[in-house]
Amino acid sequence: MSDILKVTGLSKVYPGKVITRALTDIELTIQKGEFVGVMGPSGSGKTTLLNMVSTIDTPSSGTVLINGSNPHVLKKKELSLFRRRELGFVFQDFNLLDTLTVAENIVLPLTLDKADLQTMEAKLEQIATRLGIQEILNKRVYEISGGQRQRAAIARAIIPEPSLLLADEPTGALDSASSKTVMETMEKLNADDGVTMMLVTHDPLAASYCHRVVFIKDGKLSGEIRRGDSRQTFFQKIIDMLSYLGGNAHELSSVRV
Ligand SMILES: Nc1ncnc2c1ncn2[C@@H]1O[C@H](COP(=O)(O)OP(=O)(O)OP(=O)(O)O)[C@@H](O)[C@H]1O
Repeated sequence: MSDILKVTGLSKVYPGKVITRALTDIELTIQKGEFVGVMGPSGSGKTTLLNMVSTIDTPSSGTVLINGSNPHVLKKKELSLFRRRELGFVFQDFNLLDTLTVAENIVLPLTLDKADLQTMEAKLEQIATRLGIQEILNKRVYEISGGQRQRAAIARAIIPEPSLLLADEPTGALDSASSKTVMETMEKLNADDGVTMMLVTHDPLAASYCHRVVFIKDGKLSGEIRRGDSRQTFFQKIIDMLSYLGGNAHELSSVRV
């Protein structure tokens, strides 16, 4: 199997009056077709890791390889092209454009690549069917629910067929029913279409849809657990691991089965 993400000896130090060592010597490999969760207490370094992988920020030392290439050595223009080709992003607050329709939002990345209309329409239809959002394609973003917005955002993220889909708290703004639909959608995309995914979350329910979850504490990897046959058992193991690692009680307050 090929490595889609290979993080080696990754460290990040934020300079300043007080120097913060946010990540120390992280090793993480995600293979093609894997669905990997990243969890850890508040301030443990999850966002920092995501920012290094998504190329928003640069490592202090160590390397990040995405599909065999190191994006951190690219110039600005090459980097934005690399990001568009290799990475898909899903955020907590959807980042859709309110004044556009769902369909217009989804095809936006293809218009940037100047795809022809026929290709765009074919891809749009295919993806909307996969995500169960055909009925709402002509609605404006403000007319649809949070769960539908997140599925539209996922559609927009995967329409250019990126090597790696990065999801940052995708269920953070959703109620439990919508969270479940969104996670089932991600699980299906991974299982049926082989979309490789990295999910950063506080939500044990969301994480229980992953193949494995890695845990960060104080900027260091501090364990990994794998899902077996039962998502329910995995969910419980995730909760046990989080309480073992510590953190604030409020972080577990959203626990739901
Ligand atoms: N731009 C920055 N400058 C200085 N320190 C930072 C910066 N960003 C993050 N940090 C520090 O680095 C550490 C890791 O922060 P990070 O945001 O990666 O944690 P996190 O696990 O994502 O937390 P949360 O779950 O609360 O989002 C923290 O101590 C934080 O205060």
